[in-house]
Amino acid sequence: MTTPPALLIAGHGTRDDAGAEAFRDFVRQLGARHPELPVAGGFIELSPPPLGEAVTELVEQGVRRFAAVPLMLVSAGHAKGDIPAALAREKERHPGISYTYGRPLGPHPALLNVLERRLDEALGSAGRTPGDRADVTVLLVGRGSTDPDANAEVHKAARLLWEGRGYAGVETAFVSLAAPDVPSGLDRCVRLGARRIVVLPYFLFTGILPDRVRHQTEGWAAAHPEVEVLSADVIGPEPELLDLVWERYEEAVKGDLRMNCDSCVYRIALPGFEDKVGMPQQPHFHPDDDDHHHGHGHHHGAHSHAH
Ligand SMILES: C[C@@]1(CC(=O)O)c2cc3[nH]c(cc4nc(cc5[nH]c(cc(n2)[C@H]1CCC(=O)O)[C@@](C)(CC(=O)O)[C@@H]5CCC(=O)O)C(CC(=O)O)=C4CCC(=O)O)c(CCC(=O)O)c3CC(=O)O
Ligand SMILES: [Co+2]
Repeated sequence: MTTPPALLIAGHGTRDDAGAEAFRDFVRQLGARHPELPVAGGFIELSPPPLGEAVTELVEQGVRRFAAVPLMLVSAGHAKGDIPAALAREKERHPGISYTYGRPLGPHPALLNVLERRLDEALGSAGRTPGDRADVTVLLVGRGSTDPDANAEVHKAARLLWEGRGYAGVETAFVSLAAPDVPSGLDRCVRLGARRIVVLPYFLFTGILPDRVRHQTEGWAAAHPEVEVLSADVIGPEPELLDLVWERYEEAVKGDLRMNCDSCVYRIALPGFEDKVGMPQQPHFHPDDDDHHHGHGHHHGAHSHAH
């Protein structure tokens, strides 16, 4: 009998302790669900443990083969560049290991179902009937990226969330790095005739950025008392998310990878992004990586971000 490859989860990392703990707890839940294989998780930046430490943890348990799944909603810089580069570095550090790499999570129907539940919770008794939903405009707020394809994935999620669910509309906004921002997104909803808006964060766990979404929403709502504005919760460590990670693991193990590279900025010359075609990918420096020297916080020695 051959043992199945271990599962390595790559998370983003956050200065928000509750957000980091939510990830670590999620990894523990995955491990408890799958006692037949070693499961470990690490972050690419900001929070302990770094991804490299999680790989070492697996290697110390005797693991030689693993499948890595990025706990990311979209295919942007982290999933396309930093994580693959970090894994390549770990392979050099631990000769003899091999791995396959899974794809990001969204927009998957399982996630859309959780988002719908978050909307129902935010609306409470005001969202029970199809008639209520016809009154509701949703503003789905993504993280935003300098990668146009990643931003388009958020639009795709918004469109899929709208299809067949009866909301007046599902509009899109981004926390930073992409337009429109949250206040502009809310303005756009109003121009489309919205009277009741639910701001729905397209984020996995609590953190600095989802807090910012809520804060900006409350600020905008205070300035627009004529519009009813509600805030919904993040996706969170739901059973659907555990199932979805497992699906990505199995895809990665079986080699049945359905990565959508059609409009990848690193493969196709998109207008204004021609310089990215063929660009080499480099790992993100994690402050806790032992071969990297920083006195403080979040630093990006490995690449420059054009903001
Ligand atoms: C608060 C902050 C950290 C801080 O400095 O404290 C933070 C926090 C978080 N980001 C998260 C997610 C993503 N971050 C990116 C990308 C970038 N994020 C960056 C900065 C910051 N990110 C700081 C705020 C700076 C600001 O004000 O804008 C950039 C600029 C620099 C860098 O990280 O290299 C880089 C731009 C790359 C570019 O140029 O395009 C992508 C897209 C991608 O993959 O590239 C995803 C989606 C991943 C997915 O797909 O899910 C999550 C998890 C959310 C969740 O749970 O879902 C948290 C946690 C939280 O919110 O706390
Ligand atoms: Co970073």
